[in-house]
Amino acid sequence: MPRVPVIGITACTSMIELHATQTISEKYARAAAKAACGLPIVIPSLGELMDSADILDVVDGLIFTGSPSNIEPFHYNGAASAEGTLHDPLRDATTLPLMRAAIAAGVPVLGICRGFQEMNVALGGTLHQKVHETGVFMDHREGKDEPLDKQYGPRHTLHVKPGGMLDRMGLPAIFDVNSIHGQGIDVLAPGLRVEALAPDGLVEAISVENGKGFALAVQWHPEFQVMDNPHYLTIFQAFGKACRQRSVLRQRLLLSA
Ligand SMILES: N[C@@H](CCC(=O)NCCCC(=O)O)C(=O)O
Repeated sequence: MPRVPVIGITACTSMIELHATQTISEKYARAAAKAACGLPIVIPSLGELMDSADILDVVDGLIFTGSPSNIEPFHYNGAASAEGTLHDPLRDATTLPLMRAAIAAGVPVLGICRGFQEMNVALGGTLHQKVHETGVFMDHREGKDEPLDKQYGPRHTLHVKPGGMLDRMGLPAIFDVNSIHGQGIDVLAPGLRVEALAPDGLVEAISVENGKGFALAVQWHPEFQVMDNPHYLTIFQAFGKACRQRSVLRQRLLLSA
């Protein structure tokens, strides 16, 4: 009997009162369970306390989540962040090596928003720290005072490149996506392919060229109300299929050992 694929979901660190806490937004777990048909488990950000290889031993896929925090710029030789920028060094110390290890091992990866930026930085790319101050791109940030449905509602069109993963999934050449980020890709990491662009030319989706497994990352949030959006659902279903294939392979390897 094929078992349900285990999908690791990366966590953010924060303080709740006096307690150091690991958090994921529930929508990622729900999308992993409902749209990708997997068993979501939280991957805490404990930095060097956990080895990436040990994590890869127990998961069939990984979702690198979004977060209000920004990757510390020293990871991409960027200038120091503006004062007051929210960072999460433990998350960086966990997700950047984990991203590299997962891609190298062919473990299915879906990066979302911060997770998209993590894929680029982990593989040697750089970020714009404030996309809206470049003078080139539109403001990709949400209206923080608006209701959640509005914040995560359609904001701009997405232009899918022919011949890539998104195209092969059967997604249309143009569709609407949400937008909840202040940072964005500046220099694309070697080995990544641009999958889609915003109308202003900002990179919105990337994949690993000649990757050993499913390795896709998107700057928008397909996990939000995923069951109500056929395009978002297509992405989670494709990721879920890749996780199931790895699960079957892992089960076979375990049985033959
Ligand atoms: N901080 C980065 C990444 C933005 C991001 O991931 N936003 C998600 C917010 C919370 C969520 O929905 O998970 C940036 O500003 O670019």
